[in-house]
Amino acid sequence: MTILDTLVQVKQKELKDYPENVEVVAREKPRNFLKHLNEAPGISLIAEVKRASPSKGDINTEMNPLEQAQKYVDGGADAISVLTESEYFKGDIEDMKAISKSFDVPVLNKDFIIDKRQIARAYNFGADIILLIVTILNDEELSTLYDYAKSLDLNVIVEVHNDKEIERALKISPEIIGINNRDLKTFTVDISNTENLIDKYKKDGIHFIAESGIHDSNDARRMVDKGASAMLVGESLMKASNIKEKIKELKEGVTVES
Ligand SMILES: O=C(O)c1ccccc1NCC(=O)[C@H](O)[C@H](O)COP(=O)(O)O
Repeated sequence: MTILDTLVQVKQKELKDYPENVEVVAREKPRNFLKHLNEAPGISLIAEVKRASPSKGDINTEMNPLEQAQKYVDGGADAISVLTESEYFKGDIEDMKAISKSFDVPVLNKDFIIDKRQIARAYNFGADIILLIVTILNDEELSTLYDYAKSLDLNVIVEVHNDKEIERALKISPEIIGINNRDLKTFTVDISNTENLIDKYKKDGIHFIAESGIHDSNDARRMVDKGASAMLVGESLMKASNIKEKIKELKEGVTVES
């Protein structure tokens, strides 16, 4: 059994406590990250609030999520990802709610979504973007969840790791594909995964987001050179002593001393 199987089991267990239907509440229209990607010059940065992870254990459990998000916004992050899974990432959906209320940038609910009710909940807590991980969904589930999220005007990052998954993702004509450089079953991280998959599948009308394992200007430059529209960065921002400088390094390729 892989960690991903375990994470899905945790979600299945949580869903037993959900009502049969999660009604969506009235709220402001979600902020449009796709529009930002269509218009922004250069590479965009999704900065992640990530206390811990299955692969790294505790990363930064002392941080205050609102203060962390403030530093991301001040540094020029284009969106904020909040890991809300609690058992292995020590996340909390209340963090996302508070961040969504406090800042203007789009907010990604990073979790393991297998059911429509989680999307309704994400929407109700202020998410603007959700993530669907292809490998934990069958084709019908992927398509149904994608359409439901889009019907709520949420942006959807369809996350893949390999050729098989990207070919399944392409069947639903996604506007945003996240390429995870981390194999979520083995934890191996290799940023050439983004380079290889963009080389093979680059196509007008699709934004590619490079996810995981991006630590410095050299990594970021490789993602820019391949035409990634954005990168999703967690650990290196959570550990950075100067977040503003780290964001500058990643977005502008300016190396800074740590
Ligand atoms: O990060 C993990 O260990 C992990 C394990 C199992 C499933 C998902 C996992 N991470 C989710 C992510 O995709 C990352 O948080 C995100 O891409 C940022 O990665 P990084 O910059 O390497 O922290």
